Amino acid sequence: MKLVRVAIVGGGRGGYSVLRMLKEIKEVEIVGISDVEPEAPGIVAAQEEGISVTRDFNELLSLPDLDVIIETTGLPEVRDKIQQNISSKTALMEAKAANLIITILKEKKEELLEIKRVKSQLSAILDSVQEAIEVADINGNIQYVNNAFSRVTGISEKDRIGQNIFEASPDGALASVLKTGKLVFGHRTKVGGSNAEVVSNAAPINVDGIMEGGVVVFQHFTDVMNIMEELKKSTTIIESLTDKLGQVTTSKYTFDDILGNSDELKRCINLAEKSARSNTTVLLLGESGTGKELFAHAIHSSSMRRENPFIKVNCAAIPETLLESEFFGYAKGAFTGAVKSKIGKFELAHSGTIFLDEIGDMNLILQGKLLRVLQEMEFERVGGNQTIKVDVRVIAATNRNLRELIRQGKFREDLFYRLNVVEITIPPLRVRKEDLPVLLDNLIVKLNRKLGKKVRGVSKEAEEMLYNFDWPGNVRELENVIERVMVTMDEEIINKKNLSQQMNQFRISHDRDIELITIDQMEEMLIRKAVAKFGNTVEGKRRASQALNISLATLYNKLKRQKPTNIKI
Ligand SMILES: Nc1ncnc2c1ncn2[C@@H]1O[C@H](COP(=O)(O)OP(=O)(O)OP(=O)(O)O)[C@@H](O)[C@H]1O
Repeated sequence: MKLVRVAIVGGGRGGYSVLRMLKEIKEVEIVGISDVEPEAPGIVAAQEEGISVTRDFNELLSLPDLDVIIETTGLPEVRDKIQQNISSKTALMEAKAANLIITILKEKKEELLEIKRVKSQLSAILDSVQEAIEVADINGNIQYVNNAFSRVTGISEKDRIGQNIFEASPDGALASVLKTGKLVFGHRTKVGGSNAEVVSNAAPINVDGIMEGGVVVFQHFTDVMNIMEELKKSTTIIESLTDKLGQVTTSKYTFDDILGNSDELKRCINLAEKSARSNTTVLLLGESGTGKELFAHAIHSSSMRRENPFIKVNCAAIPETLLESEFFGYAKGAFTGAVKSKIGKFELAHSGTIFLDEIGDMNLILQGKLLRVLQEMEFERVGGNQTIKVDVRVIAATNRNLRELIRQGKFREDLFYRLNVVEITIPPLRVRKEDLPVLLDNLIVKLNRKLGKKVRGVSKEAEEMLYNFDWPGNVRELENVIERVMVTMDEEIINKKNLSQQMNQFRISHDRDIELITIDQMEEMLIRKAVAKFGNTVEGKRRASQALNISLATLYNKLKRQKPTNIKI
């Protein structure tokens, strides 16, 4: 490249600064500098740099091939003299103009350097991505391809750049975006000039709102399919984990929550505490509402498995047809509607405890399957062929007389003996009425908090009434009665009147004659009694309907027809 030959007139401060700035420009050659003063800073600096110096500026004018002469003295006579003698090929420039041009040139140079730096960073980034990238200008001239482009298509950079996209890949996403100016998503095509089948997205490149070209990003179709497959697998794992998380629970109660000072109850607690330390199967027997579930929670909470899941299965609440899949889960496609596999309760309870409530209500076929799991601790999901091994501690409970059920052929004897390693029979409340005060005190505290009341206790007469009642629904019934009483009363002490209002209507004494009432009244009374006994929950109503030997729907209809009371329907 031909250098621009420049001479400087004046070696003072102005000339010196022009000299310094010009020295930094590669494209310029300083051919001479003049000043009458040999000690002028510009002259001294020029000598150090090996640039020729002179006292007479006229000598500079005669230098061969001089392109520019810069006048820095500011003296009009000097400028006039130069103008008169300057060759037609040389341009005269004043110091101010020269400074301005030099500054602009320097800035441009820095900008160019910055662009170079960004360009090399960008190309390192674009070359490291997995997706192929191709850029074309508005006329379709291909200007850039990254490394992945050559990997995916097998076309080298030098063979592609310079080609026109409308000829190379006329049906591709990039040609489309250049024609329409619109974004393209998920365009499946073969890259022109190669056999690669790809899925691409393309977008226009706009500069200051004007479209100047386009960019396409694409991947091999098989890569996309592999990613989709991976995604599907991850989604299935996430779904099953979410499913599992939603179902896994841990125990809510400990032995501290079991209240009562009677010897009968203490014996039960003692036995349960001992069994909690081992891994043995426990069978909890006792009437409804005596606290069997409470005991199951407490045993788990005191066992080595306390940090692991506590899974409850109510064998009576699940329809027989679903019980097996509830227990063991099912494989995808096991039956119509099984669009994904499902984890069963035994698998959920792995390393923890499974609480099989109402075990006496399980059908014989499932009893056989349960026996196998208890013996071998392994099973297959419904419709699956993979054997799943688990480590689960079993606690079972029922209010039914299992021995009687065995006699009737409704319960497998071998299963009974499997479950009955430790048998704990929780006595009904009517045989341990000394537990009433502590249960009552605790209930009042709990209900005061729940209902925002300030009840302080029970009157002597009311206490007597509670003692004389035989509590067929046990502690659950006591809880229901006291809650109903506290909801309706305004006093601070529960008295006989409050209690009798709530208890009389549910009470049928076996010891006294029943006053004659209508059949409708009798039905209403029995329904209320059953709901009071089993609880005003869906599950309570379901069990009440079983006890009354009517369908759940009939029970709901009858409850709806009754006059409003404290029992919510
Ligand atoms: N000793 C007790 N101390 C404190 N609360 C108790 C006690 N026994 C039972 N309860 C309470 O009585 C209610 C019924 O108890 P739980 O559900 O454990 O009875 P269950 O014997 O499992 O009943 P079911 O056979 O109907 O399932 C629960 O609210 C429970 O907390």
